[in-house]
Amino acid sequence: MRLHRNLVFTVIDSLLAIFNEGEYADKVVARALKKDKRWGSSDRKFVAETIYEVVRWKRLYTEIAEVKEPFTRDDIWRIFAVWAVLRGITLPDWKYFENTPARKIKGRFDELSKTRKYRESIPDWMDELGVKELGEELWTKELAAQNQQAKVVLRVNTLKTTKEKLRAQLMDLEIETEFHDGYDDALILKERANVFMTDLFKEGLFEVQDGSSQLVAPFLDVKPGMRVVDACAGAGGKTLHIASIMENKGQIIAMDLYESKQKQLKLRARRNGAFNIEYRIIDSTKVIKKLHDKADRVLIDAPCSGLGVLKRNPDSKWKLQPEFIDQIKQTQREVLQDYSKMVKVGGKLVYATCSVLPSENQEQVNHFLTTETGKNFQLIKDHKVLASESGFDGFYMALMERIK
Ligand SMILES: C[S@@+](CC[C@H](N)C(=O)[O-])C[C@H]1O[C@@H](n2cnc3c(N)ncnc32)[C@H](O)[C@@H]1O
Repeated sequence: MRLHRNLVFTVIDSLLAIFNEGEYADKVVARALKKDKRWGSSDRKFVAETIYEVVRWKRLYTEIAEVKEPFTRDDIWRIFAVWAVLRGITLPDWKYFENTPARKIKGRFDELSKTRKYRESIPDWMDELGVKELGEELWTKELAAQNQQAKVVLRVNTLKTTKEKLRAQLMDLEIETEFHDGYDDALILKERANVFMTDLFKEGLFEVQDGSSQLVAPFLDVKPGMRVVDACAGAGGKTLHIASIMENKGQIIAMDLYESKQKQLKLRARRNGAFNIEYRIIDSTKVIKKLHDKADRVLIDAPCSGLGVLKRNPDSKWKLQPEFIDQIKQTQREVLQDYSKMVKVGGKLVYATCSVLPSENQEQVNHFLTTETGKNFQLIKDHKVLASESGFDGFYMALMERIK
């Protein structure tokens, strides 16, 4: 691989913004990709993937490069040189790469790779938390799996097409996909491609949604004609899946705290041809109280640490703080208490997170079931998805029924 100056400069600027200015990697990458209209798909791929790679391996690379935060521009060049040497890329004779100690870099890589927190590149506190919650062996496997690049998974919008038809149409565009047992609406790309640019996407024939996330709507056991509340709908990944399972029959009430997310959901719903969604912003307790005992199904796709989706969001390794996890657990308790009251007797509730930590998952559910509100429910089943076992994101989902 030959390094091109303007692509590498874009990567360096982007890394400075992410590491020093605290900007989010996805936003920075989106901005970087708009920089030069002449870039072809392999240029764009280089920019996006290199930024994500360096963000993913930040701790390992900075230890090897012997640089410390806040980074200077020269430090970022040294980190980049580590990435290039470890990828086996021949460094061009640019001044930034003068005196790059390639052999020393490889030696330090071998040495540091003996220690998990460097090899897997995570902060000490996160490594300790993972071991405490999952045990040494499982955490080691899980972390390695969550450091792999995520697959691109499509969810076929069955309101508009079928899996077979869409697969054939994608094939015409030379995008090869495969089915996966147990994931009824999923098509998995054999090679990464920018599917958002296709007309098929613009026509609403599919959404991009990880395999584990696609398990949640079927787990909720929704049927056409039901009244379903998606209490933490966000931009609506799962709302849209629920809508397609319900064949646009019945009522979905999509809620969130934030209007900006709901706006995205509205756009997506229009594209998907999902017409049975009503929208509510949770700006007072009244919004919830009005629906007490009224829903056949309630989904609480709770805010969480995201320690199941590091593949997709490697910069959360650096942005997440232990205090945030404590706070979010409190929120999880509250939303379980408050939103479960919308389920009617005989109705069902799913509590889900994209975390692998038992303290955000089964322990929250077990605690809920001991409370006054929770005593009205019984656990039907739960499903703990580890990235190391499924190949998709780490997830948790529990199905409960309101019995009184
Ligand atoms: C895991 S995300 C939801 C993802 C979304 N369901 C999807 O499938 O695309 C959690 C959502 O909960 C929302 N949230 C946070 N605190 C909340 C609360 N107290 N009540 C309702 N929603 C909340 C966040 O804004 C966020 O959109």
